[in-house]
Amino acid sequence: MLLARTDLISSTFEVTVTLADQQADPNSPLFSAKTFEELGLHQDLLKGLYDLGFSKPSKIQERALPLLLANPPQNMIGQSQSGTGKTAAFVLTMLSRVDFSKNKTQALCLAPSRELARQIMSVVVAMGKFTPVQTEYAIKDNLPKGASRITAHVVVGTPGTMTDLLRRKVIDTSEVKVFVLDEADNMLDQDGLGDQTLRVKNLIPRTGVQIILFSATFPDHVRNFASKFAPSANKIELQREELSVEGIRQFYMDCRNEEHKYDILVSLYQLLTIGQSIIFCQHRHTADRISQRMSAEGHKVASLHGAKDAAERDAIIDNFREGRDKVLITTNVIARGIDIMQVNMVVNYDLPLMNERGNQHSNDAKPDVETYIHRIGRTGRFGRKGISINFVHDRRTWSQMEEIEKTLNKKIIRIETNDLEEMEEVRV
Ligand SMILES: Nc1ncnc2c1ncn2[C@@H]1O[C@H](COP(=O)(O)OP(=O)(O)OP(=O)(O)O)[C@@H](O)[C@H]1O
Repeated sequence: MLLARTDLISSTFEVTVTLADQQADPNSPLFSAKTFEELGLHQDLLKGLYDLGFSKPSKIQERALPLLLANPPQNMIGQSQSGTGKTAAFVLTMLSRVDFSKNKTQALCLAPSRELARQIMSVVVAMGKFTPVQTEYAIKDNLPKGASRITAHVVVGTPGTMTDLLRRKVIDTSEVKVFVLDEADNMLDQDGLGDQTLRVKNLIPRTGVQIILFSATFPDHVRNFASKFAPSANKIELQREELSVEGIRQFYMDCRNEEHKYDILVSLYQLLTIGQSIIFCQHRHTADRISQRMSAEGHKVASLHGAKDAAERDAIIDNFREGRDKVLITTNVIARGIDIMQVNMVVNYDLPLMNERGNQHSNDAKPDVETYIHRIGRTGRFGRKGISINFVHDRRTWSQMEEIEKTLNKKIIRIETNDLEEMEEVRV
């Protein structure tokens, strides 16, 4: 069955053709009846978009941009599947709202990880290429020591560092007009970054700031808080059954035990390196341990998690992004937002579970369906194809996977682990 993975190595031509087809299909999240010109964007931003090779908006861009750009500005809570172009929607809004003649910070954007903040910044810079936009990071260890004043138009960062810069008045918020939360459900979750994000909000003006929340998922327990955080927002929502992306085929492998998971991963190595792959573990130490073992056995893999220092994290993700590393073993730290087109396989070495800091070993640990959606969404970006494989190894992990399957109403198909010999013969 996995032989079909060679399908993924499509030529650029095929990708372009299927993308055009999908953008012409009203049922696709990539569909749009309009052009970017019709969405009311400034000429300089249109130039930036065409320079990036964007020819038509996706559904979320077509629906959200007119609402986001209308005056007076209105808040937005926007949901759309992974890899469907939410970033462009909020980046174009920030760039449209900035008055470039003022050297003052006018747009703030928060993301849950430094990797995602850096990626968003690269989109701001690329889409703003034909504007005089000035940008600055609010992420750890990225500011010149002793920096006392930031006046960049757009500041992108993570909530802890942003709070610090706002508290110390390094950023003057008096002209802030737009405040964006990417991965908003995660940013507002009380078990996650909720408190820190609220602190940032309390440090910016109470009125006159357009609040924009985007994510592929908005679980019930954050919806209410999101509506309070962004009052009277325009809402674009998805139904549960619309959440999973068509292009991602989901599989599972029945492993005998924890050790067998490792053996299976090693035997998949060749397959993992046909394109690029991300292997998700629940814990940092698992990511380190399996990457050390695999490296010792002569396989080239990289590992990334939040316990590494900032410079190392940047180097690891940049190496992966540029294709120098093909297999990245990681934790939930990059489950969200990371956009690397060549990633055509995701492995859930451990299934994502709720209660990160709590009882994930207990028998009633619940699967974290939102994180699952985000993890597998690292592949199948903007109409591309991808594969996800879950490792299950006992009754408990089996039933956790079943719950994910039920919640998403999407069949996860079994691959026999003893098909491996056949799979090893896969060649591009
Ligand atoms: N209109 C467009 N035409 C062509 N490519 C596009 C368009 N919009 C976005 N893309 C590309 O699609 C990819 C996915 O976009 P993006 O990262 O914004 O997805 P997302 O919806 O934010 O996903 P996630 O929920 O995983 O964060 C990016 O590589 C982006 O450059």
